[in-house]
Amino acid sequence: MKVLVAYDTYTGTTEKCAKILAEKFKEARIINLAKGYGVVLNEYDCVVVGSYVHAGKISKRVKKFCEKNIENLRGKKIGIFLCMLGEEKDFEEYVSRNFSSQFLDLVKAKDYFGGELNYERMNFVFRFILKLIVKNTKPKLGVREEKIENFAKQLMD
Ligand SMILES: Cc1cc2nc3c(=O)[nH]c(=O)nc-3n(C[C@H](O)[C@H](O)[C@H](O)COP(=O)(O)O)c2cc1C
Repeated sequence: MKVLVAYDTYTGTTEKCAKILAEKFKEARIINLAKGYGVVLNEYDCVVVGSYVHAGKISKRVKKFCEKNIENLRGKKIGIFLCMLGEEKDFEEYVSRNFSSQFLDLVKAKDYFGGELNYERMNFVFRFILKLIVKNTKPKLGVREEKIENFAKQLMD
């Protein structure tokens, strides 16, 4: 099975997860949507999109990629993963808020892989906001490797 993992990252966590995920498959290509993509989707049996979440919203590039390619994605195994600090309930809300129901109908696997706080890669405002949020909500930090493993298995079935 040929797999494409298309992602967008702000501080590097989504990229890290895209790489861990891609390693689970024999034939996988990774593309960073911020760097443009000259990619022929017909070549792939499975397409996974990965994004960070900022204030409840996924990356605009990921959103655009899903909307623009919806017709070419039909008939393929589709996966969505998000890197975020929230948990299951937030994840379900972000998914329904950010992806169209037509796109969600195509999805075989979806999950969140956890989130990190790479303050050194954030601008001053984001760093300030995130420190406040973390102080108040004390989220569980870190990439959930077991979720990535399960996600890959679902797509291989
Ligand atoms: C400005 C900003 C806003 C964020 N908003 C949310 C949010 O609404 N919900 C959430 O679960 N995580 C939120 N996060 C956490 C990120 O999604 C998390 O740190 C993720 O790992 C970032 O992925 P990246 O390193 O690929 O950018 C936010 C992070 C930043 C910097």
